[in-house]
Amino acid sequence: MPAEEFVAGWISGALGLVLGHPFDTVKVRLQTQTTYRGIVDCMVKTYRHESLLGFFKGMSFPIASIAVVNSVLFGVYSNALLVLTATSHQERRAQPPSYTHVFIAGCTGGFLQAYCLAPFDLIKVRLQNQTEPRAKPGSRPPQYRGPVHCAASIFQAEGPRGLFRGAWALTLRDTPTLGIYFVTYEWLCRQFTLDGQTPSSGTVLVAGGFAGITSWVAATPLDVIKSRMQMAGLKQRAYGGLLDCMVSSARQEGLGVFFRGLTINSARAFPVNAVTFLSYEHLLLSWG
Ligand SMILES: CN(C)C(=N)NCCC[C@H](N)C(=O)O
Repeated sequence: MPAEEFVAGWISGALGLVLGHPFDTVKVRLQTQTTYRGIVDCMVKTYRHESLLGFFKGMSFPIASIAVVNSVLFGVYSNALLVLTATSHQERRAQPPSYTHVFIAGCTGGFLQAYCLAPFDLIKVRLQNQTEPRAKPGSRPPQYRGPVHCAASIFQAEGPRGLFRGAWALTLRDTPTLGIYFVTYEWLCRQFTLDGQTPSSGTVLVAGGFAGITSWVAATPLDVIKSRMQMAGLKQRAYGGLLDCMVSSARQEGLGVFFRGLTINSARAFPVNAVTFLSYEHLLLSWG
């Protein structure tokens, strides 16, 4: 099993993550809190109340976890294609896989990464939703002191299953949308590249960016539900399950609720995934 794809997936994911985290914080807050009037209002309030650091809350854990999550996604995707088409990453330019194979491999990668991502994503969302400024003497301290304290508190209160709150919604979000992600990337690369040639850096940037946008547009409705289920039991009401969360969110806030964070998700997706794919392709090319 070629291991380079796992390492390239890790490094490229970390680069994309740092670039996209401030957008991600704004998105999570818009999806789970009703105090903001929109993206700009959320950014201004976060900056005023918490300074620039507020945008980077909850980032240390994803940076550590991206090693597992992105390497599983890219590693499983590439190795699934190897099983389905008997071609390595280098051979796939001369013998491109069918879109059906790309979709199946993407869904497989998405399904497996969702389970690795679930506890890390839960902790990220809980920390991003703590709007208290850094602890000042006399002020009420935030509920979680950091990622380890957050994980330990959830574990103590709810046991190991608590760390997988929202995992179902995450799996449903990521399985098909990661198929869409890789199909869009492959399709765009092939449109702008001569047969058998390696796509240029510009093509990889644009294809990666649009793959990110397309997949996140498709993922946003379940992303909203996932974030709400992860926050349930804390500030908001507890939901009876995924369906209950969908129905009660739509009843209380209208169908528009499923598109909360769509603009910021798309704005974030382009640079994050352009950089992720560019570094992934370059690393694999340089390792031959
Ligand atoms: C729609 N979904 C879930 C995805 N496209 N997931 C792939 C993740 C890529 C990158 N780390 C990101 O956060 O955009």
